[in-house]
Amino acid sequence: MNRERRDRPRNRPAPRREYAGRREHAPRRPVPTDPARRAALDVLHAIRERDAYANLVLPELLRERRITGRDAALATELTYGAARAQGLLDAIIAACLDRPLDKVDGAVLDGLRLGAYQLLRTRIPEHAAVTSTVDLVRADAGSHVAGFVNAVLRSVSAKDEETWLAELAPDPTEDPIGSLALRTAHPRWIARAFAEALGDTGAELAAALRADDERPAVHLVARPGEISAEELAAITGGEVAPYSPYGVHLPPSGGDLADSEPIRERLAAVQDEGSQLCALAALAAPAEGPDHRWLDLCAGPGGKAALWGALAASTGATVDAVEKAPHRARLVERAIEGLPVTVHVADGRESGLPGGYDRVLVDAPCTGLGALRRRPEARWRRRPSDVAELTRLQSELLAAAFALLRPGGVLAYVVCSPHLAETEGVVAAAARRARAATLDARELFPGVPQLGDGPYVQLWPHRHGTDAMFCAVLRAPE
Ligand SMILES: C[S@@+](CC[C@H](N)C(=O)[O-])C[C@H]1O[C@@H](n2cnc3c(N)ncnc32)[C@H](O)[C@@H]1O
Repeated sequence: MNRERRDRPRNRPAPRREYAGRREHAPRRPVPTDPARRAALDVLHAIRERDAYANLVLPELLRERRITGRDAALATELTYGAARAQGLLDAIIAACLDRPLDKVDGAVLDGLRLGAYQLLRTRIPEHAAVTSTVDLVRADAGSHVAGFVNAVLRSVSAKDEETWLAELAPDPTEDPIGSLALRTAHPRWIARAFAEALGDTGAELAAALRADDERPAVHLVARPGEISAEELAAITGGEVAPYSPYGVHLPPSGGDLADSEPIRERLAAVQDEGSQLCALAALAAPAEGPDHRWLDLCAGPGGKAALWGALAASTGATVDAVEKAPHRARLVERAIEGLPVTVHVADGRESGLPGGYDRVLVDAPCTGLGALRRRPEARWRRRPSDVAELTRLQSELLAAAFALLRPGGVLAYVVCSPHLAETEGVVAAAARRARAATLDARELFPGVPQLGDGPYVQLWPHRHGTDAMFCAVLRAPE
């Protein structure tokens, strides 16, 4: 079979020229005047080419190109939507090709994803979605790909998402996890990790995966001693959070918060309500003895260190905050300015700090599977093999934390993940090794419903509206 024939989408006339050719041979056209889609496609390129984070690159690019208002909203919807749904879009695009997806040039594939997203998950008319995408890809990869992109997108648009899913998703009675994974655009291994943590492969798993696809509300924390949650809600037009006494929820379209006055004035910061609750739970467990030396062993970028610092200021306690990455330690420095917190750039496994802490927080590096809704591309970037590497690091940090804790001191282990290996698996083994007692963490989350059987707490977006944070609280032996 010649190359042109192999590349051709099924059920469509052959594109005029072979599509996978490289840019060097492609006559470039001026960039079309479609700033929203241009921005979305450039961010998709950055995600694929240099592992960029959409939530960092997009706002910067919008600022640089002065894209505002409806164009900014469209760029955001298309970028986050296409990045989040990548696996589902790829499955549908692949069904329209007669060769493997990985043979498609990366820049062309980004365009196909952007076009397919518009066709399947927005109300943008078919003609506009296809033509605008073809124009953009032509500008990036050359006019010889235009026919190919046009033909694939016309094939995609022949069916709506539901019809595609009926064709492509596994039978839910035979493979409930695989079926839900495709339907909610999650990699299968992540859907399985959620199922194992929930103990469910039916309605609750579906609810958890769907909640993971929604754009989350922005949560603020009102800095204790500076402003109340009620005052912050009144200033920002948000709502007082249901569980954290310091939390405020803003609607998802909250705009660029860095410029908002309470944040500029350091009265408040962006922090998921689940993170606030875990930081507070770590302080709520009775210390049984002195309670003035606190240690945050994985502090960057400083959200919990700042909350601890503000509370320490009112009790006379002090906080040591350890962070391995120098640039993240600088963020901690900024977050804790004026608070009784000392930042140490060090590896938490060998910090060199003198022991005897009354409380230690291990907010460990993790897969972040609990915050996928805030990082659109993350679910497709993480690999199952990341888990083994991270659980090793988490165990070593926990061992170091126990060594730094005084007898009877309190250790809180927190991760932003529901994956059982990095939650219960790691913490149960560490508690056994240290002969630590496991406290019922549910008692430290007052007023929060649906906390399961304990002793650990696993929060969920679909139950609590927070990230899927995990919290275990342990007491070192006397
Ligand atoms: C989940 S984040 C902590 C979030 C932070 N507690 C907050 O609330 O803002 C984990 C942090 O641990 C840092 N880290 C990774 N390995 C570390 C190590 N060996 N020692 C200390 N910090 C480490 C990472 O750079 C990252 O900033």
